Amino acid sequence: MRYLSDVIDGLAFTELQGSADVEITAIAFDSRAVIPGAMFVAVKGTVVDGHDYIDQAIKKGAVAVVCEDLPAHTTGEVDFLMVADSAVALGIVAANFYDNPSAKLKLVGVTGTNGKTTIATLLYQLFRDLGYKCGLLSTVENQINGKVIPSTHTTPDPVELNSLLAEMVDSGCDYCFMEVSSHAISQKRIESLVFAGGVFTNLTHDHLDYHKTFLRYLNAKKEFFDGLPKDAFALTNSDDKNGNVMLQNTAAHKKSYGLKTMADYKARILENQFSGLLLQIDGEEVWFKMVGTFNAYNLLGVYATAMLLEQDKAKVLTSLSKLTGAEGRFEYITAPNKVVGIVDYAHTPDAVQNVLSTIHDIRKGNEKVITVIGCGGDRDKTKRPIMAKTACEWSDKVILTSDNPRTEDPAQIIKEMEEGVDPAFKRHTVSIIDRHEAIKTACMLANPGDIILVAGKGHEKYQEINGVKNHFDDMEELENRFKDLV
Ligand SMILES: CC(=O)N[C@H]1[C@@H](OP(=O)(O)OP(=O)(O)OC[C@H]2O[C@@H](n3ccc(=O)[nH]c3=O)[C@H](O)[C@@H]2O)O[C@H](CO)[C@@H](O)[C@@H]1O[C@H](C)C(=O)N[C@@H](C)C(=O)N[C@H](CCC(=O)O)C(=O)O
Ligand SMILES: Nc1ncnc2c1ncn2[C@@H]1O[C@H](COP(=O)(O)OP(=O)(O)OP(=O)(O)O)[C@@H](O)[C@H]1O
Ligand SMILES: N[C@H](CCC[C@H](N)C(=O)O)C(=O)O
Ligand SMILES: [Mg+2]
Repeated sequence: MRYLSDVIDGLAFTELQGSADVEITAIAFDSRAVIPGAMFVAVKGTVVDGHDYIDQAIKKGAVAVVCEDLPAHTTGEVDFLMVADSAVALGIVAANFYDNPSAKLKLVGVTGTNGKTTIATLLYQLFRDLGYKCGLLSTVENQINGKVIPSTHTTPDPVELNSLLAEMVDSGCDYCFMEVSSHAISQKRIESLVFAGGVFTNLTHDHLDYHKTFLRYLNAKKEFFDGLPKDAFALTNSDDKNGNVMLQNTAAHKKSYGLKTMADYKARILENQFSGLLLQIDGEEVWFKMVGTFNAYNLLGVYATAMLLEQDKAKVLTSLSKLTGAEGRFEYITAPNKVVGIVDYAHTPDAVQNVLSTIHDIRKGNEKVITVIGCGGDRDKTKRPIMAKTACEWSDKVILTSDNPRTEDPAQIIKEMEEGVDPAFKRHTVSIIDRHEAIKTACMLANPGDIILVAGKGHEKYQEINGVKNHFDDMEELENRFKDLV
């Protein structure tokens, strides 16, 4: 049983109305999810203001309300707590409600524009292979010792987050590896979590619709490291332009990894092929199943994290060499006529460039590269022409299509992508709104040996159009078409 006094432990409130130390049955930040006995936290959002739903929350049985502005008329039957920042308060009360589970295991957060899912998933797979009980919170899915719990966000809201961490603790987990998105940092979803370490991957163009400027995006990521405790480690990618900036104000132990610059953990690429990477990593030569330079960074980041968590070097390298990472990241199949299809979650300009340059590096001869690509609706519009431009620069043919249009007109999204296409390359591009038709066309255009990259949706099993998620799976589409390519 949890009482109000337990739940508000450590919460700085400026005013308290009502004094009943009532039992709290749940924490809710959405009035629609309130159950009798819940504490409702009114958060000012990007669309509406949670304060407008206080009455509704009370009608549904909320016994306590946390808010930034007290309603004009408060009822004496409900406790009201006024705070400076409800989002911060939500993090604190959610952690208290679940008895601060993050402090009872070793929690490692991974942040950066690209590579979070890959690194968090590899760490989870590695540590399970080393014999530990582990949890994973990621874009693809959440997992507790092999039990899959579907994920709706890269980083869950504070209530779900602490509830999942508590379940991990109850299941005996020693570690949890989680992705920390910039939205989550800005919205204080990770407030009051106790991290054993933080890992930075890289920072490139994304989410400017939300953060407005690159500097604000950078500062959101940096805030995660600024908040790490001094007994934690802060591991950065020293080859990234902003790698050192990230750790500028952290109290944690600073460590770095890199392929090019001075770093605590170093690696060198000896071979980069379709079958995998041969790395000289911390003095050892090891073959890995992961493909591409960007995965050399991911593997090195994982290795360095494992060393900072005091694992055995030989065991770590042996286990890591067998792992294939997350679903929908550089996954490939070969058709009977030797056309190669690659599904990759590249949905930023940098990721598109990385995956295509990797394809160029590892193809055997002059095989043509056909890229099928779209951009998500209701997301950063400024990356659309750049992603199209990058795709054209690195491909022989490009098919512009829909990603998740969400509430936007897919034809308009494609039009914005077309702005980035060099006039000289126009005759090598075609725009097909229907993603199914786009993939089919790529398969028809491909000659034996050619490589088709289907970018942007990776593991996603749906296409979101006007609030409806219709089944769609890039790999399934390729598999169905490839059967006929004989
Ligand atoms: C832009 C954004 O991030 N929005 C997130 C935010 O919602 P919001 O601020 O828009 O909320 P709102 O609709 O304005 O509502 C404000 C408050 O009123 C409450 N409310 C609302 C209606 C009602 O009837 N009653 C009620 O109480 C809401 O529950 C909320 O607390 O807070 C919600 C609760 O945590 C999130 O679900 C929601 O994620 C939306 C769905 C989303 O799509 N987010 C994406 C962009 C996102 O977070 N992505 C990152 C990954 C990005 C990356 O790849 O790096 C992620 O971590 O997943
Ligand atoms: N270290 C890296 N550097 C640059 N690009 C990368 C890196 N790792 C992966 N990528 C590219 O970015 C894509 C997304 O990778 P991943 O899912 O690991 O990133 P993420 O940070 O979790 O993305 P999201 O923000 O959507 O959760 C991959 O499919 C690949 O194309
Ligand atoms: N976490 C990313 C995922 C983008 C995936 C892409 N398929 C899209 O829908 O834009 C985001 O929310 O921006
Ligand atoms: Mg991710």
